[in-house]
Amino acid sequence: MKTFEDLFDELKRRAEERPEGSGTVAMLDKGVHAIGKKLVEEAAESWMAAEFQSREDAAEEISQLLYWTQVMMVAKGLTLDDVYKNL
Ligand SMILES: N=c1c2ncn([C@@H]3O[C@H](COP(=O)(O)OP(=O)(O)OP(=O)(O)O)[C@@H](O)[C@H]3O)c2ncn1[C@@H]1O[C@H](COP(=O)(O)O)[C@@H](O)[C@H]1O
Repeated sequence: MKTFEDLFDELKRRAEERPEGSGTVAMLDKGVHAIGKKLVEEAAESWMAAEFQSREDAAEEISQLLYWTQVMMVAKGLTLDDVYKNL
């Protein structure tokens, strides 16, 4: 099973290697404004799923929220330690 750290490593590699067809690369090229809109959208969907849908739906939406959080981190050049030191 993929962990938060595994996904972050994968997304950093996508940003470096820029493989054809990567949705992550396409969104990194669009920039922080576009990524921010997806981040907020998935936050709202996570909230709605948690309040009105199943546990499985909530877990899926939250996984997408984690993905978009990481895309934003990569876009800003933030490391996991940059974030973890604030926890
Ligand atoms: N974990 C994810 C992931 N979670 C969410 N998403 C994106 O977030 C979007 C959210 O889906 P929604 O259902 O909310 O939205 P949608 O209406 O279907 O899609 P949109 O029209 O809004 O884009 C998805 O369409 C994906 O583009 C993800 N995109 C990629 N990954 C993983 O990231 C890695 C790199 O992916 P690529 O860069 O695409 O190779 C791979 O391991 C992928 O599995």
